[in-house]
Amino acid sequence: MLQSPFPGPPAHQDPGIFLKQNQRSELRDLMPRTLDGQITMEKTPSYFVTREAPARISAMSKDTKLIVVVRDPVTRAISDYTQTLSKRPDIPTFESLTFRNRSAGLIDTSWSAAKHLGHWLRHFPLGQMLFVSGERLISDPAGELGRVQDFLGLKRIITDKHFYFNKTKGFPCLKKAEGSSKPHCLGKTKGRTHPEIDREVVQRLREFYRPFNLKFYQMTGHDFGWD
Ligand SMILES: Nc1ncnc2c1ncn2[C@@H]1O[C@H](COP(=O)(O)OS(=O)(=O)O)[C@@H](OP(=O)(O)O)[C@H]1O
Repeated sequence: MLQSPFPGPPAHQDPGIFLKQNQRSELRDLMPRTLDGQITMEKTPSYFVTREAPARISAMSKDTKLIVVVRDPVTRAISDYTQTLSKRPDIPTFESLTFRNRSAGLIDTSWSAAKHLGHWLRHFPLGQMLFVSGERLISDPAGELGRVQDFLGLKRIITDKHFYFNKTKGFPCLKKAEGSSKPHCLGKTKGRTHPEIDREVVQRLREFYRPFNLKFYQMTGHDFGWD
């Protein structure tokens, strides 16, 4: 799942490593050991915005490498809204949810990427974190996965030749799924059509996020080109 740098409250909390002590030891017993030459990976989008996550993950292993997939916060917000709308068609419009009080022009500022990243940087050096661009995962999946493979110290096995662009879906797909000779695209929930949002609202959101984006670029040392 792609994690927005400026997500709202996570739609679903994955318990992940946030387990009680006895559950943790059960999990340890259930999890196969990582053998030499193997890498254990775990993905939970809500970790990025969970206050306790950096300290707990660092206590588990200081050497953990962290990969964060980020995306233009405005598109991310609309994508999140689209997902909620698909489950609860009766929710208010994006426009009315965006502003706490639209006439006063107040935007919900209770979260920001820079703030969350700051929490992580107290426990992990920046070099142990990789920020993957959600936009480039679509426009250049092999390039972005090349960065991931380098970051993990892996040989670049996944390259351009593994992908083709499916115009109908608007997404890259794998030419062959693992263990199969058939192409494989992401599921139905990826690449859903977003609702049309009032241009003025989008514009105001863009203006709102600009300074946060710049701060995020500075902190990560990477311009994601959202502005
Ligand atoms: N691999 C990959 N590459 C590019 N983009 C991706 C990828 N995986 C997920 N996405 C996009 O992320 C948005 C949220 O998807 P999620 O995976 O969180 O959906 S879900 O919560 O699991 O239903 C959703 O964005 P939109 O489709 O624009 O709404 C997904 O399409």
